[in-house]
Amino acid sequence: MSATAPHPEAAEAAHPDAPELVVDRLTVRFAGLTALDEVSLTVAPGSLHALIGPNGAGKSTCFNVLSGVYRATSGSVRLGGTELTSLAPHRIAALGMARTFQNIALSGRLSTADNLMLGRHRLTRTGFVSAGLRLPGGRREERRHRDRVREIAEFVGIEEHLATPAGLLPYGVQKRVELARALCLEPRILLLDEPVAGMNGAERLAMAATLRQVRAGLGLSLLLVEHDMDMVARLADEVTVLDFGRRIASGPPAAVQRDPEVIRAYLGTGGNGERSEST
Ligand SMILES: Nc1ncnc2c1ncn2[C@@H]1O[C@H](COP(=O)(O)OP(=O)(O)OP(=O)(O)O)[C@@H](O)[C@H]1O
Repeated sequence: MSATAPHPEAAEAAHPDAPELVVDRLTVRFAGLTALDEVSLTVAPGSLHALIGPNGAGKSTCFNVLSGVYRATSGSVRLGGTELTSLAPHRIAALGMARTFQNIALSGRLSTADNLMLGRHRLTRTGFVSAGLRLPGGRREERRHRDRVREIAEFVGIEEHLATPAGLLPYGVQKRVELARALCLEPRILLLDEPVAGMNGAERLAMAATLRQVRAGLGLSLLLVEHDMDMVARLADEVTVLDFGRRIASGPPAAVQRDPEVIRAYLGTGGNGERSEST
């Protein structure tokens, strides 16, 4: 595969702790089906890497292995040198990997602020129980976390919604709350599963601007699954294309979009990766 040189802007902004993520010959089999077949990719520190491919290509399976939800059949995933394939999801999160989901997974009845506080749970020392019991150490710690939640909400542009139950917010804002909640984990690498799915044109552009800001301002590495090729071309330094579990191309977006195998894989999908019934 091609070497993943960080985007110049990314290299400048890369967080000193941003680790390299190296996926090496990752294979996942479900009974008779090979969902991932020796897939390799590298997310360079501080870069934005997009994982694309038609329906059923193996993108979600890859995310699920990276975040510890699925077990790999073979191959390895290393984050800054630490092997992740045998670790449980909470251990992987503790190493600084956060993710968002394709379908919104917020607590609709809780306020935005409380949803974000749940995102900080892993970082609490005394735990919110002692805060609830009004112990002084717990109260101080809770205040510190609430301040950080406000900062992250401002960064993502949702501070005016902090007191609102998340379920009452428009869809596009809920996607931002999800992003903010993942950032509340203070990750070093962020996995985003279709961050603009279901958004209108203006919301997509606004989210693209926010993601650029997240990368530049926080110096994180980002790996995103995305169907919207415009979004990928606009944002990604490097793209990996999967089809039927195999990596069929990788490289900068412009080169990947011209790749004959990629064009062939996307034919019959209307260009958006959605395979029709007959394909
Ligand atoms: N838990 C599972 N058990 C059995 N098969 C699975 C499981 N998860 C995924 N698969 C199969 O693995 C293949 C890859 O699926 P996956 O969801 O990873 O693709 P995808 O690229 O994310 O697709 P989409 O764009 O539709 O989300 C598919 O054939 C799918 O049916």
